[in-house]
Order: sequence, then C-alpha cells, then structure tokens
Amino acid sequence: MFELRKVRYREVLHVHELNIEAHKVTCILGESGSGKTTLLQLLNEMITPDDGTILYRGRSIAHMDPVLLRRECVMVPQSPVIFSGSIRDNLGMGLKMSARAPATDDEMRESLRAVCLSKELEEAADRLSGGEKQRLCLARALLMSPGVLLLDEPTAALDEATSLEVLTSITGRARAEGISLIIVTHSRSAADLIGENIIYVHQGKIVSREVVSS
Ligand SMILES: Nc1ncnc2c1ncn2[C@@H]1O[C@H](COP(=O)(O)OP(=O)(O)OP(=O)(O)O)[C@@H](O)[C@H]1O
Repeated sequence: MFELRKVRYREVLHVHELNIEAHKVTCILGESGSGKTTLLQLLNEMITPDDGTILYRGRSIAHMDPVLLRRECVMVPQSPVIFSGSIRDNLGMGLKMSARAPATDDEMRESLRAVCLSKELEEAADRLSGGEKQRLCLARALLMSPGVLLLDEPTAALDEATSLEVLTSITGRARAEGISLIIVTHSRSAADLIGENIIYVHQGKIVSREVVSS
C-alpha cells in the first residue's frame, strides 16, 4: 500500500526501503525520539521528504492532492484536538471537514462503543478527561471510515488494561471495515496483541520488520 524508497527527512529519518501492507495492522515501535511520528507524518504528507519517493497504492504522493490524501489516510495525532461543543459536534466535525455525509446518532454511538467510551452525545467535549478526549478523537476518525488510519500513540493517556481493550476493539472495527491501521506505540505488549506487522525504528532508521504469524 505504502512503498518508501530511499526516503530522507533531514537528519531525522532515513528509510532505504519499506513496504506497508494494506488491510493489516502495522505497529511502529521504537524509543522516544527515534523518528516514529516523523514516519507517520511523511505518509500523509504533513511533511515532505528531502529525498526519495513515497508511493500510496502505486502513485507517488508527491503528485497527489494533499487534501485528498489526508481524507483517505486520516491521522490522529498524539495530542487530542477537541473542538468546543458537544461530543456529537466533535464527531460530526471530522465528517464535515472531509466532505463526507453526516452520521446518524446511532452511528455516532457505535463509534463511541468502538473506543469503549460510554458517554452521551450531548455531553460537553471539553469536560472529558485526557484519556476520554483521546478516545473521542479516535471515534471521530473511525466514523470517517478512511482507507488508512494513522494513529500516533492513540492510547498513551490510558491505563494498560483500558489501552489493550480499546486497541483490540479498534482493530476489530478496522478489520470489519477494511481499514488499514498504522499505529505508533511504545508498548511491545500492545504490538504483540494487535500487530500483524511490526516495524522497529532506531535512531531514524528502520532496523527490523517482523511479520507476526497468527
Ligand atoms: N523538522 C525537524 N527538524 C529537525 N529535527 C526534527 C524535526 N522534526 C522532528 N525532529 C526531531 O527528530 C527526532 C524524532 O522525532 P519524532 O517526533 O519523529 O520521534 P518519536 O519517535 O515519535 O518520539 P516520541 O516517541 O517521543 O513521540 C526528535 O529528536 C525531534 O526533535
């Protein structure tokens, strides 16, 4: 799905060759500052490489409209982005910004269930806890049913048990909808639980790539 060839971004990341498969859960592991977020940002053109090529479904992303690419490959950043208003307003915002049809309340509630967030749609989003805000952002992205979800430490604000529960649930939903998941995580146990492919980044280089046999 994504093919990276001789990609360099400043002195931060150098990827000689990397393929990321469609319809799989790919986890990116590595210590803090190794270049994991940079890799995600390159994939939906939040940043552009200094050298090399990145193909998405066989097309160079350099020749694609970045807005269309980001609608197809939706990124959920590390820090939750919450708009003022209710949970419903926040869930609807993603669909609106990506020019998709509005969701019904049932579809919204379903997306909240998928991230294990038991809250009413009318509740004020800015009153949620950090971990709840993070899950609201995940629900908003899931509701958009993108081709690819790029998740940057999506459950960093959650305790381990809730984190694994949410990741398992998201993975199930993504599989059911044919969404490819690319997840940056610090947790080897999370990667072992949900990852079908695991990529290790060390000091800006891909040091290994592991296919997990089920
Ligand atoms: N535009 C830039 N110019 C120079 N250095 C940068 C730039 N962007 C990021 N960096 C540096 O590159 C390194 C990798 O950053 P990145 O955010 O990709 O790490 P990470 O693996 O996601 O870390 P963490 O797990 O702590 O989130 C960091 O040292 C960061 O300061």
